[in-house]
Amino acid sequence: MERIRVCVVGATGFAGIEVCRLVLGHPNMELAMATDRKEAGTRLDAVYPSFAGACDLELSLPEPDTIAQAADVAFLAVPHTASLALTPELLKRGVTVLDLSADYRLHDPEVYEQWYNTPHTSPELLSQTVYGLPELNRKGILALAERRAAGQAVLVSVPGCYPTATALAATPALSAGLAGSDLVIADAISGVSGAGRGANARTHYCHANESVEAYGVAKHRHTPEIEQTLSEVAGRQMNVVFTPHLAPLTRGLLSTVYLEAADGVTAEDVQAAYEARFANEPLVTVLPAGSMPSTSSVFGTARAQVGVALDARRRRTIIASCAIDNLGKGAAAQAVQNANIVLDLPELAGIDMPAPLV
Ligand SMILES: NC(=O)C1=CN([C@@H]2O[C@H](COP(=O)(O)OP(=O)(O)OC[C@H]3O[C@@H](n4cnc5c(N)ncnc54)[C@H](OP(=O)(O)O)[C@@H]3O)[C@@H](O)[C@H]2O)C=CC1
Ligand SMILES: CC(=O)N[C@@H](CCC(=O)OP(=O)(O)O)C(=O)O
Repeated sequence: MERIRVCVVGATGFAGIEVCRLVLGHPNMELAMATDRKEAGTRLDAVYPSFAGACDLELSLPEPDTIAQAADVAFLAVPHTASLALTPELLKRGVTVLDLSADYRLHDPEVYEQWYNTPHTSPELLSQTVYGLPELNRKGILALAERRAAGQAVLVSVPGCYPTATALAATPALSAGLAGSDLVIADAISGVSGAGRGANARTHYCHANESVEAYGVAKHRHTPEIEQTLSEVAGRQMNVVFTPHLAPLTRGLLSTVYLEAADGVTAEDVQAAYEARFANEPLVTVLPAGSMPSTSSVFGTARAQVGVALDARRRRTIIASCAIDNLGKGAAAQAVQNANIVLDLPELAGIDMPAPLV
């Protein structure tokens, strides 16, 4: 079978280089093009020496015509609003787009404008895209595969890292009707690569090392994305209080959610609901009762591990924790998982490895 030609836009970014790494090891894909504006003309392995011997590509400018000539599929690992400019240009040239930015995740363009402080310039695409969390939305992604098989370029909006882990942690409780209120509290911790390659005062080693801090408190832009997803799962408006934290890890993300338990819910009910919900999801492991996940167990992978408990002392509370790799299931590996589905390839092709020892 001929390899599918792939372009990674934003290839020198942390999410982009992880997509490149996965595509280079993918049995059905070929890394045909990698773009970067600042480093155009430089070899990718000059920016990332670990790619020496594995990739001799020279970085190109992200020009839609050039991308469309070189590739059938484009992963956009670029900041939000950058994708707004590129995506319509690539789709109309017949290129299928996996967008890792937030630009097409929110169904309501007004909510996007409110949280991203910029008007949405291609709202007509929002009804054509699908939110690419396969464990929640595989049917919608498969529908895109049918449209692509019929010759149409399609767009998958790949979820953010925090929304991915938080949705996987909360979904079984909500879909099983175990939550007694509309409030979900989510506390999450991310490694520094979540902030991207451009270090700043918050993410510079000397500030991030040996320190943990909450940020974006009561205003993080992932709040509406998480609320949108959990409300769809619950079938009613859910209200989310989301607090991210930065930890001195290169990569790794843990999201712990708290939901008031409905009357009569037992610890056994909760464990059974989580195990049943993800029983047929090879990338999601529900740990045995009493166990909680660690980010090292999913480092560098597309995998997620979930642990759940019931605190029955006073305000009976379901507590669930999900560990992912922010660049893996939180970004690049999930993007490849979506691409596999849309391209009618085995869903885990190129991404089913377990974590290495960190
Ligand atoms: N880091 C993470 O853990 C996660 C990131 N994401 C999302 O993935 C995307 C990339 O994130 P990340 O890799 O961390 O970011 P980085 O800042 O590390 O990389 C961004 C990349 O995009 C390129 N770029 C920037 N602006 C443009 C533009 N206008 N047109 C084309 N290319 C552009 C940059 O290179 P140059 O400017 O030279 O072209 C760079 O290669 C973001 O939307 C982010 O929110 C999603 C989930 C997790
Ligand atoms: C540690 C850190 O800074 N993390 C980033 C999350 C990156 C991400 O997932 O952003 P997208 O929604 O654009 O994909 C943040 O909090 O903004």
